[in-house]
Amino acid sequence: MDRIRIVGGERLTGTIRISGAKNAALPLMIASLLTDETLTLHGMPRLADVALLARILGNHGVDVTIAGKRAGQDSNDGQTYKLTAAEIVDTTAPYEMVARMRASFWVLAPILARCGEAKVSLPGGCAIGTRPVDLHLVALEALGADIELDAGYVIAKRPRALKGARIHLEKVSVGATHNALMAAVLAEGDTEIVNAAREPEVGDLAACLVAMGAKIEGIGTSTLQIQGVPSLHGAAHRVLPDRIETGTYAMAAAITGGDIFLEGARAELLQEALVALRSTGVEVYEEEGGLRVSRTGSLEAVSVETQPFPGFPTDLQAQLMALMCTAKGVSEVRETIFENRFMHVQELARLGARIDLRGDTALVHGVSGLRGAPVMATDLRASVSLIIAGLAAQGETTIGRVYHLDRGFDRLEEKLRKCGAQIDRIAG
Ligand SMILES: CC(=O)N[C@H]1[C@@H](OP(=O)(O)OP(=O)(O)OC[C@H]2O[C@@H](n3ccc(=O)[nH]c3=O)[C@H](O)[C@@H]2O)O[C@H](CO)[C@@H](O)[C@@H]1O
Ligand SMILES: C=C(OP(=O)(O)O)C(=O)O
Repeated sequence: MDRIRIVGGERLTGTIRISGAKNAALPLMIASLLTDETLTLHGMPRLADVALLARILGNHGVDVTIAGKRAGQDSNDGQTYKLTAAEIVDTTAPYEMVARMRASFWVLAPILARCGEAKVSLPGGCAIGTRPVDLHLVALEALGADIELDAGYVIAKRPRALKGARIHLEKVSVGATHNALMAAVLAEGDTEIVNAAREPEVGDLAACLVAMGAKIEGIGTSTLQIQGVPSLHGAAHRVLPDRIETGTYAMAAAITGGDIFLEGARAELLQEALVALRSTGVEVYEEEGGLRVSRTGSLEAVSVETQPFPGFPTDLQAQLMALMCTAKGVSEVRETIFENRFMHVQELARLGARIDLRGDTALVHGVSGLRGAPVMATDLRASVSLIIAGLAAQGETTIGRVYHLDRGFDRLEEKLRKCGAQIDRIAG
């Protein structure tokens, strides 16, 4: 299993080009199931999750062609995917595939809408909490689907057509909003999704669906109004820049007292994350074509609570915690989305961090410095928090189980190395 080795203490300077967002790319690829014409996606990130989803979609009959340089080749641009679901040949998404990536559960709605039935394994993904799917199923039932659970599979059937309805999502759920939206665009009549997730990746999916001929109002708000259409057509769409990758490299710049231009990053995608970063003393400026992040003064403690967008994102919680390890004072980090998203705490402690866990809250007592050590990645964002800490730690840090990292970070070592980090991958 590959490991990443970092020799910390280098100040990062330079430019990092932000890739397309994983959490937008995956639902966009799945949207290709909604039409028999070609969906072209530009600016796709080179990620293990994207490659795995391409295989899963291939099993359903989607023809996938990829243009652009592959991982490891020197290119700043993302890849272009052409996805054509001329015919859906298999309406089952098997356990072996779906268990490896939670997002693949979202094939449920488009396959159901288009083929009349779908059998999809209950999902897997990062071990950060129980991650139920009840809201997804309630939404599809509201549109007239008949749902059964059998041997770990969701079996959904629809009558002749799904029927538009009012769907009230009890809790803000990105995944349930994706599934509800993809079912509603092909339902007969009007649907209203109330308490929809406002995450930019939901907006990106909705914008792509509109380009494919869907009728959706209220994009970017918590009420989505959809007028169903009989069919969708092909379209071309560029994937949104990754706000989590943006926040992650912003924190890498900050912890090393560096100065990095994040090319392609957009401030409006960060919201509370930007507020939190600035209150730690980090300077963030909007410049032509991106954001500049630098730190010259001391790092100050900050308290955050994870919330749905525009709140502080759960996907940046681990990274902020790493940053706060060397801040002045005590930071309070409360996780409200997932009940088990603190696996990075014990690994950060190996690097010398002082963190007390009290239920859903971590109290991070800033220390004067971290020291390198061998650590283990436990999930996607936890693993990158160890990279951030390792960049600031004196001496060598090695991070095991980096396959978690490869799920969601496009050429991370290459990007950091270009800014002066001493980081490499040890194969084995
Ligand atoms: C709102 C939110 O921050 N969502 C995050 C969530 O999306 P993801 O789509 O994985 O999860 P949801 O947004 O659906 O979950 C949000 C909350 O709702 C609960 N829930 C969800 C579905 C359901 O049917 N029943 C239910 O109770 C979940 O347990 C969780 O507490 O994880 C992703 C990966 O880390 C992040 O990118 C998303 O930003
Ligand atoms: C945990 C994540 O992904 P997934 O929902 O696929 O597990 C993530 O994007 O941080």
